[in-house]
Amino acid sequence: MRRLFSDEELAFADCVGRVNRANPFLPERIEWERKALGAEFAEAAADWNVQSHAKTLPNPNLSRLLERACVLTERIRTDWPRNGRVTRAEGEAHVALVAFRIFHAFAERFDGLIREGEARRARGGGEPPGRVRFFAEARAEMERLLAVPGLRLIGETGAVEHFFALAFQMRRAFFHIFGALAGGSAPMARLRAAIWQSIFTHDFTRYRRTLFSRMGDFATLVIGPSGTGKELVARAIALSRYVAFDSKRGMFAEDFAGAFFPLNLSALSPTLIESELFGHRRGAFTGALADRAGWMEVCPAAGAVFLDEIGDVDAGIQVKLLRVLQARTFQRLGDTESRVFQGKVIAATNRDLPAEIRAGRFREDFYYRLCSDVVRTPSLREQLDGAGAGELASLAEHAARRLVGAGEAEAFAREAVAWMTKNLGADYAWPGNFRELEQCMRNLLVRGEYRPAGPLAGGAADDWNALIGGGRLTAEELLRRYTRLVHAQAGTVEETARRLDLDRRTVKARLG
Ligand SMILES: Nc1ncnc2c1ncn2[C@@H]1O[C@H](COP(=O)(O)OP(=O)(O)OP(=O)(O)O)[C@@H](O)[C@H]1O
Repeated sequence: MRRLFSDEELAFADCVGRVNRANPFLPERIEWERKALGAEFAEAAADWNVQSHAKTLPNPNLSRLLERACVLTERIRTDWPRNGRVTRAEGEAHVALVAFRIFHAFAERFDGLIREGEARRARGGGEPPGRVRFFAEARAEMERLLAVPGLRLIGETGAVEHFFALAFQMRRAFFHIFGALAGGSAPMARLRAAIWQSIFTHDFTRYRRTLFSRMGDFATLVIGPSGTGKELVARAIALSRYVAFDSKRGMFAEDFAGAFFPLNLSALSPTLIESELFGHRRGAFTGALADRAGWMEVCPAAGAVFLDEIGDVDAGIQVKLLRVLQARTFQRLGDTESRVFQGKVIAATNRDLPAEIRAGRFREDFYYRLCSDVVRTPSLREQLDGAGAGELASLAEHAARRLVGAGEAEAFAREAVAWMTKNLGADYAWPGNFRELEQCMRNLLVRGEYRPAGPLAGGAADDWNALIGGGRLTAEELLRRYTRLVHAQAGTVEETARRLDLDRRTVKARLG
C-alpha cells in the first residue's frame, strides 16, 4: 500500500491531535505545540495559557501550526487514494489536522457569537440568539476536506453538527475562563486548568464520545475563601456547557448566554429559597399571589443553577436538593406534581463542609452528592506568594480597567501599587482577597488612601483609635470600618455576620 503520510508528517499530525485534545491551561499543551513545531517553536509565546486573555493574541505558534495543517490537509486530500485504502493511523491523522484547521479558521466567528451572547445578556436576556450563518460554510469546508473514499466520519449522522457544537463550546470555555479570571500566578493557572477539567473532564476523547451530554449529572462544588471569585468560576462553567447545534433550524438548540441561574442561599429565608429554586403554587404562602416557576424549572438542559453559600442552607432544603441531585425531581411549594430538573448544579461555599458535617449542620449524603467535582479558588495571598513582583500590578490593572477604563488603567494601577507597597507592605495578607483589592483601588481613586480594617504593622490601630477618639467618623463610615475590622479577624462573611448580628447581605455591602 502506498504511504500517504511521511513519518514526519504522521508525527506532526499526532502532536496536532494531542494539541486538540489537551487541556489548554496545563503545561502539556505547550509541550505538544513545541514538539509539533520543533525548531520553529517561538519560546516567547510559550506561556500564553497563563497570561490574561488580552495579551495572548496573536500567537505565532498557533499561526504556524495552522499554516502547516492547511498545506498538509490540501496535499493529503489531493493524494488520497481512490480505492480508499489508507491505514487507520493515516485516517485519524487527516481528521485531527482538519479538526485543528476548521476550529481555528472559524474561531473568530465563534468569538463573534459569544460577544453577541454577552451583549444579549447585558440587555437583560430574552432575545433569541438567531441563526448561525457560517455553519453552512464550515460544513462545506469539512465536507471538502473529509469526504474522501473510505473515511466514514462525514457520512455519520450529526457528526458535523457535533463537531461544530464542540468547537463553539471550547471557544466559550476559553473566553470565559480567560476573560473573567485575572491573574498569571501558578495557583491561578491551576485554577483555570481545573475549570477546564470541570467542563471537559480530563479525557477529551471520552467527553467527545459520550460525556458531553452527561455532565449535568455531576454537580460541581467550588470552595475557597471569600472574595476569591467563586461566582466567576461558577459562571464560567455554566456558560461553557455543551449546546447541541440544530442544523435544520440553523441555530444552537439553546442560548448559552441565558444559562446561568444564581441564587445566594444565605441572603434569603427558607421559604423564599424554596420558592426561588422550586417555584410555588398560588397561595402556598402569604404573598404567593400567582403560580410561579423557580430556577430549577426554568433552567434548560444546557444551563446551570448556582447555589451560592451552600453551607448556610438549612436541613429541610438540603433534603430537597439531595433529591434533585439523585432523582432530578422536585415539586413547586404547595404542589404535588413532580417536575424534572434538566440542568446542572454548581454550588459554592467558604465554609469547611466536613467540619459542618461533624457539627451536625450539614448532611453527609448531600455532601457526597455535591463533591464529585471540587474546584478550589486560591486566596490572593497564595497567588502573590511565589509570583513575581508584577503579579499585584497586573491584578491591580485588571481591577483598574473596570474602575477607570482601559485608557487610564495602567497609570492608575501603577500609582495604586506604589501606594500599597509603601503603606501596606509587600507582605500584606489581603484577608478580603480580590474583593478587598477592588475596594482598596476604589478608595485610592476617590480618597487617595486606603485603611484596611485588620491589624497592620506600623500603627494602623493607633490611627483607628485616633479616628474614633477624634469623633471624625460618620455613623455609616464607622460601621463600614468596624465591619471590615471584624471581617479581617473573622475571616468569612458568615462569621462576621454572626458576630455583628447582621445579615450577610448587609455585611457584604459594607465590605464593598
Ligand atoms: N481572579 C479574579 N479575577 C478577576 N476578578 C476577580 C477575581 N477573583 C475575584 N474577583 C472579583 O472579586 C469580587 C468577588 O468575587 P466573587 O463574588 O466571585 O467571590 P466569592 O468567592 O464568590 O465570594 P463570597 O464567598 O464572599 O461570595 C468580584 O467583584 C469579582 O469580580
